[in-house]
Amino acid sequence: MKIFSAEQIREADQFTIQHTPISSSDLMERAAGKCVSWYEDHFTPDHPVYIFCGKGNNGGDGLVMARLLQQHGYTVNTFILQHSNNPSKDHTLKLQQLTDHYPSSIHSIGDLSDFPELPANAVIIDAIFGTGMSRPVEGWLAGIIHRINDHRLQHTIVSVDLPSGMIADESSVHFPVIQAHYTLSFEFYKLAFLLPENAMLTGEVHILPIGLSPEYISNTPTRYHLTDSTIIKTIYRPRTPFANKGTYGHALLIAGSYGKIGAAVLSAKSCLRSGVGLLSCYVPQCGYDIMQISEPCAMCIVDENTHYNTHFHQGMESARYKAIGIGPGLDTQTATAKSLERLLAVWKSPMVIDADALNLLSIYPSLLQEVPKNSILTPHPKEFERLFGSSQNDIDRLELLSREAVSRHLYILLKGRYTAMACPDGSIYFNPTGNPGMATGGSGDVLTGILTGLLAQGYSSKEALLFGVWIHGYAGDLAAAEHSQEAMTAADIINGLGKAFQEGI
Ligand SMILES: NC(=O)C1=CN([C@@H]2O[C@H](COP(=O)(O)OP(=O)(O)OC[C@H]3O[C@@H](n4cnc5c(N)ncnc54)[C@H](OP(=O)(O)O)[C@@H]3O)[C@@H](O)[C@H]2O)[C@@H](O)CC1
Ligand SMILES: Nc1ncnc2c1ncn2[C@@H]1O[C@H](COP(=O)(O)OP(=O)(O)O)[C@@H](O)[C@H]1O
Ligand SMILES: [K+]
Repeated sequence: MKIFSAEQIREADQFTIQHTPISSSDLMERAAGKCVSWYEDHFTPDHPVYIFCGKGNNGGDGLVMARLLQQHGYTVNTFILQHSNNPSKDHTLKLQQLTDHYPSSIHSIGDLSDFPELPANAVIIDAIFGTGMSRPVEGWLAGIIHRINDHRLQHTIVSVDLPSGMIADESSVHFPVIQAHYTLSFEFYKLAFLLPENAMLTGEVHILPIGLSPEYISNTPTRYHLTDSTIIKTIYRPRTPFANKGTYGHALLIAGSYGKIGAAVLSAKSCLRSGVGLLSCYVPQCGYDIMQISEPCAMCIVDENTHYNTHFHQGMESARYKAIGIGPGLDTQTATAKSLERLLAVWKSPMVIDADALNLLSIYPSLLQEVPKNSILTPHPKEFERLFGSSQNDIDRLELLSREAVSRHLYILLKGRYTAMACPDGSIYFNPTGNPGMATGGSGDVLTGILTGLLAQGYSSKEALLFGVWIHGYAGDLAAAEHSQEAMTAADIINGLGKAFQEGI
């Protein structure tokens, strides 16, 4: 699914109005009608509805909702915030229609003192500002937003299109923004919904299709995408009937150190469960028995050192692996760094680089220059900051992520609720699968195994990244469904992979 900027969303509205037989007024009726249908599925008429409207088209949506809900038997109080003397054309039209039918339901707010008392069972609808928001809200308007937020614990807040005050495609951090329980957004996710800094503002997001022009949507390029099953279906390649294990590649996982052989085991298991043809694991001596017993399907190569890996570069000039994954539980010993340096000097195909291998790149930044093009780096936010520095806000961090991916010709993901995946062509994909149950030690090691397994099978770096992160999150969702978010472990994600390949594509 494409994620458009506020400007592109306005263009999509205009294009739809010009090229399909619908007027802007009717498009607003349709949008508000979708919100009303959603609302009726969630709230009965026993709850009085308090709708706060701005004077742009977001407010226009609120005015249409006020009329439709009253037609459907709801008690509605509509409050128009007098922040401007220039209401939009459709706002004026919809206000007239509401006035014609329900004049006594309309009130005006020109100051904080006009804010109404809300009955205990009221529901608040926020239709103050939508995609037209271009700067922080200030003065008494900011006071209204804070006042609505003060009601958050007692009253449900439903925002139309965007929580008011939030800017669709910029950072609104530290701005006054409505803290919604639900956001009913038209046609597209907004970039702002995917940023961790806005986690407490949107509540549950529901995307309501309003029939914007498919022609505009498919012909308009955008940098940002949300991965969905349509994209994943185009990537997935079923196994062929005459395949043998050579068809699906030989992967090498370099992982583990004393006390962290579990990380290597988790990566190995998930790599095998992702369809790799053959897997070798390079571990220190202390990992040999553990690995062989835990995962008999993997072969083992053992370092000369007992506690950590020091010589994995040896013989790699002529090695025939289809993919290498390095990092889980690796430790950051100097001898390990030296071996990584020598590996990078001879290994020129894309690798998956995670965890302590990323930490080594941040300790020895010159190594970062040597990472093969099209490799996949998988930092969590802390590892990302160690590698590339800190940022003022999440939009700046996305820019930094993308700049590094483009200039270094790497695929870099930034883990989180919506893992962001930056590609060398400047595009950024967000992954929607996964849940907070995956915030548990070892989840990232499982991802490294999956990505390495997919790369070894011949998926391109971009395909392996989008597909791997999707299936990892999907398996995590299955694990949470079976065990609960609290009780699930990283091992349960691996156990979910079978069903995820069957159902999640
Ligand atoms: N087009 C369509 O067909 C459809 C559009 N739809 C709906 O339209 C919404 C977009 O409407 P929009 O473009 O009118 O912008 P909107 O969010 O109402 O804000 C504009 C108002 O806010 C004001 N304002 C802005 N910043 C401010 C600030 N910091 N502080 C104070 N004021 C500020 C600005 O005033 P000004 O900047 O001119 O002073 C202006 O009055 C979209 O989110 C969706 O809900 C749907 O019905 C589907 C069909
Ligand atoms: N709240 C969440 N929602 C979705 N996915 C999550 C959430 N928390 C963690 N994850 C996923 O779990 C994985 C955690 O990785 P990481 O922090 O590297 O774990 P570890 O280092 O313990 O292996 C990432 O892929 C991340 O996207
Ligand atoms: K709104």
